[in-house]
Amino acid sequence: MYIMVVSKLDFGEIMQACKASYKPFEGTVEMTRKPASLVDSIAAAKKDGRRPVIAEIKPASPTAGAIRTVGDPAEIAKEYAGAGACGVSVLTEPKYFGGSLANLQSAAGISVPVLRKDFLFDLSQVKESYYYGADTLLLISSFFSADSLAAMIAECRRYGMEPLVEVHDRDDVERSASAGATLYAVNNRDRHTLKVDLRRTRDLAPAIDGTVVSASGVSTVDQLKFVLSYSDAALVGTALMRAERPGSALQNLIW
Ligand SMILES: O=P(O)(O)OC[C@@H](O)[C@@H](O)c1c[nH]c2ccccc12
Repeated sequence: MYIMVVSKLDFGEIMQACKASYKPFEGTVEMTRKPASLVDSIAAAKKDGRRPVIAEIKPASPTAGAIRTVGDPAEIAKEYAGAGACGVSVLTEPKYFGGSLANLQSAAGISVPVLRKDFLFDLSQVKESYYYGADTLLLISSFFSADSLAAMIAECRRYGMEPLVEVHDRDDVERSASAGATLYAVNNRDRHTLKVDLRRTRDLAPAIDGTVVSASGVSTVDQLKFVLSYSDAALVGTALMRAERPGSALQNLIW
């Protein structure tokens, strides 16, 4: 008798799909733009009494399905910046998150750093991110060896970007540290079950030497205060994208 295991969608499967549909970026890039620093922007927010929040443009997700139709990403990005965001994160993964490089390009160039959020794995995607206006990008630590992560980080720095390295457990933290990461995202969402637990920030942040962003699952001021008592900034997506007015919802969180 065979028992059939129905596979659940997890980060590994999303990455596999991204690799399968990958087309290497072949554009030419002149390195004339100096990306803005997310770390500096987090520090500036703290200094003038804003809760440091990176606000995300996320049209859909594997757990929530369709979240919001993003007509004009530039408009939302400006709203976020105007509300006091210390950064704007833009999903570019199309299949599961409804994102695009066009969204990134349209949101880029605002007054705060813009983060490219995707399942990246290839060195050429660093250049691509720079080309489309990103100030920095997300690297999910568990998909890399220490060596390949170090190579990605070095490539980011060549473009003047300090990548946000996502960690889920202590192994990730160790591997990322030995690869030289300085800016970390603790994802409160489990990469296998996709369930959120904010206590992950509490448990993992003390093991990290660097700037820590707590990502996922924050929707109330109390939750934000909880994660910020262990981290330097929080990354909020769904709660803002679901709000009637994302900018006002963000303002209520920040001040
Ligand atoms: O919508 P939320 O729960 O506020 O989460 C935002 C962000 O943390 C989440 O989009 C995210 C964190 N790490 C990722 C990696 C890939 C794609 C998406 C993510």
